[in-house]
Amino acid sequence: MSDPCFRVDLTKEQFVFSAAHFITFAGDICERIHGHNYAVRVSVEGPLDENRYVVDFIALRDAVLNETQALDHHVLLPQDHREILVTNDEQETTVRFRERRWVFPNDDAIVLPVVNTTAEELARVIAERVRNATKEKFGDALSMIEVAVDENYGQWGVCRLPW
Ligand SMILES: Nc1nc2c(c(=O)[nH]1)N=C([C@H](O)[C@H](O)COP(=O)(O)OP(=O)(O)OP(=O)(O)O)CN2
Repeated sequence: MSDPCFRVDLTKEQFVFSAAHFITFAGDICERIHGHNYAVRVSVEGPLDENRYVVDFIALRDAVLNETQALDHHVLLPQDHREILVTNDEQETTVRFRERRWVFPNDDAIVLPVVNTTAEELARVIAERVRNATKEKFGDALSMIEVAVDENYGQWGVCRLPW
């Protein structure tokens, strides 16, 4: 008989962030800048520890909140897009897509290590950051972390990473 498999899932009311973004799709269509009230959920899988936890809900909750609060009320920009080009000087972040140009105060913009700021890519960034922030505390026994990001009431992008 195989061992039981355990997971914790967190879907908290506080796991939300409001942010602006735009993506490209179908090759060369670039959206207008717009906002979403993103929602996040997280799952972690692994064996039970001495408390009979996979991980402590509270520790995982706080790690996710750190990431969602950091993104809240910002413009999210891609670092690795071939045509959305992001540069900055001491004060401003300038974004160019062909003939279009947007300029933001540096404090309002967050440049993320993504090709396109899709829900899937945001889920990956949050999953990587939560995993990095909790790895020492949670140890090596876990098997995976999964983060899901909802862009618009039921449109979830999901990323599962090995622990
Ligand atoms: N798999 C994915 N598909 C799409 C994503 C994504 O991240 N992953 N993103 C988009 C766009 O960002 C689009 O802006 C989604 O926003 P939404 O408001 O849902 O799109 P609509 O303009 O159709 O929404 P309304 O309900 O009409 O306001 C597209 N696809």
